[in-house]
Amino acid sequence: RKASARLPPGPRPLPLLGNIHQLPKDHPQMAFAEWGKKYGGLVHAKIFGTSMLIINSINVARDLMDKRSSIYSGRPRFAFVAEMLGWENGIVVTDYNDNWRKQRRWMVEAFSKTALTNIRPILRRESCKALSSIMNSPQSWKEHIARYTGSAVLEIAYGHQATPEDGDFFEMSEKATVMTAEAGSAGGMLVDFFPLLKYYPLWLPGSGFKANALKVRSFVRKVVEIPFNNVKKQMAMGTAKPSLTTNLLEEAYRKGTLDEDEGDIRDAAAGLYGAGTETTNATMTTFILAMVIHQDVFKKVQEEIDRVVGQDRLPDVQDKDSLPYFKCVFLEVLRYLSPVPLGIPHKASKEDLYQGYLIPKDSFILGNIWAMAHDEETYSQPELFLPERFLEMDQSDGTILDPRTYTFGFGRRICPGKELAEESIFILISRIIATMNISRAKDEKGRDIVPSFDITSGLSCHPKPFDCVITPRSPRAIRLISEAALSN
Ligand code: HEM
Repeated sequence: RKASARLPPGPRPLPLLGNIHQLPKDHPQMAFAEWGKKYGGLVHAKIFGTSMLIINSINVARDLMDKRSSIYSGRPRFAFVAEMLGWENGIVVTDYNDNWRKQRRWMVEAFSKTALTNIRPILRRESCKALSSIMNSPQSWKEHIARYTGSAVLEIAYGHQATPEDGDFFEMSEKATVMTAEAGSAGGMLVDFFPLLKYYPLWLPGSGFKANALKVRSFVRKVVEIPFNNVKKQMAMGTAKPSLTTNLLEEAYRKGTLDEDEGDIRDAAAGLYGAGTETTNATMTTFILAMVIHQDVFKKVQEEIDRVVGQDRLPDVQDKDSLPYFKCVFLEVLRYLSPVPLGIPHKASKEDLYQGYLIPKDSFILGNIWAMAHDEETYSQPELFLPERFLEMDQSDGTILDPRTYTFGFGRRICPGKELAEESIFILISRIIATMNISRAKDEKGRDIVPSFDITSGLSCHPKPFDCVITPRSPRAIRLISEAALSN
């Protein structure tokens, strides 16, 4: 059957180059979704000599990446992000092998239910700091949100409790992660498919991608090495605080595997920073943007928090299940943005046959999460931001697809930080909404500025800068924030 099988349908390739001329520079997820309308849930394209399979349908994604996960859990060679930008050997880019299995086990333990209980106090404390910073300098709200996420991941990974002196480190890591996310667009994809481009001379025209990669690389290497080396020094002096890194280094020392594991521990910890911060920040920034655009939704979700939590304390994890409308807004934010729109590519580690089509060995497999989130058959009027669509989800027992079932990827590679992401977003955003008013900025004539939903393009996406006004909603809220900041 394999001999007679055809490749899945897709746009016609040119000899040698394949479909490279049809690869859009920006927001490829949207163009790939259009291909899906023409060719179906599984689209084949060729980039140079390599097959790229774009999965636009949730059912195909489940059939291949969930049900046949022994074939579809590998990663292709990431010549751009791993080799050029310097995110080498970490769990995110490692192929499906023993090294990945080891790092994956570390991650699953790091974000188990028990571990999350230990992480909660960090999120509570850092969210109070963030609220206080937003209250004092609301124009920098985005930086305060990013600092919240960065501080939490830094403490989980390295046990380091962030101080104002860490500003330079955060700025550098923010640059490393944001630039990585943006750099992973079309140019990066080309290097992955044609790794020889790595050697493209800097003096030739069109070498901008390489110059940019070298700049990002210097930041990435510092983000990978500085906090890890600090932990090692602190361990030697006996002053290290417990963290993922100290636990793993101690375990490796006990087992006598320190030499072989040390590099993996360093890269796995750094991978958390790379994978966990930009995605979570993008979701929280989109939440704020959605509240600015849809002021009626903001009022409704604030009323719900007032009703359930009151105004004398901050919302906390135990309130999550009592806030069904907040949950709907969160799900709609995830769906609308799709923070990692094309997922992280998987690889077919051997030739396969699916619905009569041939899937060549070593094909790049892209799960088009954005297309699944914007599929008209799954969600009516997917172009509209309508949190109410998910009220139905609970009532009709799953007839509306929960975006959490695909936004975090598929199969054995599914995001290990998804519960942490959801919890950290809940804690900070619910607390902002409980204590602040989020409103529209005014133009010079006093009219509302309604921002549009413009997002960046890349491996992970976030909203482009927009105007808004965030202010404490009452003297009572100011008191609550100040007391919470002092007691944490
Ligand atoms: C809203 C926030 C987040 C989103 C949308 C997101 C999404 C994703 C996606 C789509 C993947 C690829 C899965 C696949 O290959 O099928 C992934 C992988 C990963 N994520 Fe997340 N993520 C988020 C937050 C986090 C957080 C907070 C952490 C940890 C601090 C994290 C750690 C990871 C790691 C380590 C991987 C690689 C897993 C592997 O290759 O085995 N993520 N994430």
